[in-house]
Amino acid sequence: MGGGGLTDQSQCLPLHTRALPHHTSANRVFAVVYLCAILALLYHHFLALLHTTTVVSLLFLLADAVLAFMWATAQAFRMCPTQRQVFIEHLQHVAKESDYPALDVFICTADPYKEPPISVVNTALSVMAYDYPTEKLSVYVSDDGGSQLTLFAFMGAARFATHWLPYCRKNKILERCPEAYFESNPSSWFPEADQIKLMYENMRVRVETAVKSGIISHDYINSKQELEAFIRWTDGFTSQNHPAVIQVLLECGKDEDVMGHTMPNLVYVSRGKSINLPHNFKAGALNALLRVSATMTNAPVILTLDSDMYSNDPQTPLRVLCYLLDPSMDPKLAYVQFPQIFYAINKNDIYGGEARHVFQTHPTGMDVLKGPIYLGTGGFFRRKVFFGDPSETFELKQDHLGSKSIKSREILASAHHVADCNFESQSQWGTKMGFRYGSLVEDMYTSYMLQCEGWKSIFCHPKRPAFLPQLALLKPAIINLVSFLWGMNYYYFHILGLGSLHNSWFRILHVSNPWFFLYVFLFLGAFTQDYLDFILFGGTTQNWWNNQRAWMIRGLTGFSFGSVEYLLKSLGISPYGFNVTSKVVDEEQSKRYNQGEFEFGAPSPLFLPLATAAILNLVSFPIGNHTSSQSKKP
Ligand SMILES: O=c1ccn([C@@H]2O[C@H](COP(=O)(O)OP(=O)(O)O[C@H]3O[C@H](CO)[C@@H](O)[C@H](O)[C@H]3O)[C@@H](O)[C@H]2O)c(=O)[nH]1
Ligand SMILES: [Mn+2]
Repeated sequence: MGGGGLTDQSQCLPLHTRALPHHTSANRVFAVVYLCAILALLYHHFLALLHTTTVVSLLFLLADAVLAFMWATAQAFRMCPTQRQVFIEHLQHVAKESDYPALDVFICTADPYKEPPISVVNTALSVMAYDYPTEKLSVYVSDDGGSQLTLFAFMGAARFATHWLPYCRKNKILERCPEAYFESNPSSWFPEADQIKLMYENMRVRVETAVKSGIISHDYINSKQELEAFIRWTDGFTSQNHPAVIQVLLECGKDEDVMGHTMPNLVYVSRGKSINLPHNFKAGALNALLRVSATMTNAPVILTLDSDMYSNDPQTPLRVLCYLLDPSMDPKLAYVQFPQIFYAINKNDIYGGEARHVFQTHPTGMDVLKGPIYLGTGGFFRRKVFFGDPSETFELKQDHLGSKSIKSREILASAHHVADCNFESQSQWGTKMGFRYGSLVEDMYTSYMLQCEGWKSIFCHPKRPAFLPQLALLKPAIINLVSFLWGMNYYYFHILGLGSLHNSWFRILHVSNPWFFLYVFLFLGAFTQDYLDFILFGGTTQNWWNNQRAWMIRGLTGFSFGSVEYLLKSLGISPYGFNVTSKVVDEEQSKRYNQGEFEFGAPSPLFLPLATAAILNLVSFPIGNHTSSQSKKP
């Protein structure tokens, strides 16, 4: 495993270790027992079918076969889960700070009204303040909304950062997202804290006022250069149709913080768009950033983040280096994925929004197989994985960058060129290169394609969450199914949509039937195992219960709607689209949420199947009881 390196000492000091959780063998044994029970059940159905073929017996066989298949796919997660640990303190034996690879961070935003610019600014500030050599750090913001408001917000952020970064460094602040830091009411308050807080509040109010009024006050624009940036928003400029806008807001080696230390690069990018050309949503935005960053910094390591996610641990890139710089590491390692962990979830997680299975349990189970899927955010990639399979020797060309300023006319010209909406026409972007197109879940699809090429990944799940995303309230959890299958793990995600089918079958069988007890075993066994899994990952009973409820609701609503939507799209009946989730917090709604109240306020067709099923269950319960008590009479 880990270790190896420059000095003799490093031979015995591992950079990382991995272990099998204790309960794995119990899970394996249980899987065998459970498999036998399923086989017995299918055999029973089969016999029944030979005896008398009715529609009901056929349906039973079909339903249980689907269930059995779902069960089998879910077992892949349980066979060899992995718990990893890294040792940042051993990194010094392997590499000097000056040998660390450069890191380009990509942050995506798409709509200033659904994704408040101040929250994107917080995302950026939290990573700009990473404990990483500043001259090796660059942050690129992709604005698919093509909004002056976002650019304006980032101009303020660039100025605030010159105070925030040295403040964090000097006082060794752990919480480097300003909003989270000031909200947490830090116990140790430093002398400059009040002043910094005031600066932050001023910036926040300015940005929020601008978003509300739609007017950008020129009083807060400091330089002629900044003012000129807005000239590009001409009359015909819309979010769907405009030329590329790239603005370097901070340049490493030129811009300094208030202590005289250099700042990291901060670049605003709004790729060119045309209503006549597909823009391929987030995957398209990320690919534009891949190319723009290549003309400026071309860092060998890339981190992608969504606008609702912030860094919660400044040492995260060092954790990643424990894998990337390990000389004995598999050269096929493509990316290191961190879980999505939500903050501000109410105590019992009433909507089951935490999605522990998807973001924590499953990636842990996939880790040693070929690695976890890419979760769309919180993934550190090697740049080269986007340009070929592991056997190809990709050379990261750095010489064209030379010592030229990223603000030089030459570099800006090539950056604008590669961000143009026509650049990808007739190219391999999205098919062989970059993030892959053709699926709305570009994350899962891209990692699936990369793993097909032979790349691998690692799941890094430190105790202190590396990143925290905001939970979108009332988000219909529509899962769009991708049309390719990848081993059992990917099968599992594909048939998630079928989950809606299975819940009702159990209720049809009579207690008098001895096979009923097999059902009881299968049913309770699965639930108990799921429950134990949940508790082992730190959940509570109440959370688990709410999760089960949410799973039922999603099966009937999001998953089945998603499956229908996918079908319509595949047949070309409905168009392909992506709705950006709104991250705007409604005070009233969030108050109700924190009190644990269910929200039924939003009108949605999703409630139709839900209400129907509830009524049907309500009605069939007394009827079922009535008929079974009648049938017991001689
Ligand atoms: O045309 C677009 C659409 C979206 N986005 C960005 O994509 C991110 C994710 O969008 P969001 O509306 O938050 O979607 P979610 O459903 O919450 O996203 C989940 O699912 C997506 C698709 O699988 C993943 O990309 C995300 O990382 C994952 O959090 C956001 O930062 C958006 O700004 C763009 O940049 N351009
Ligand atoms: Mn999101």
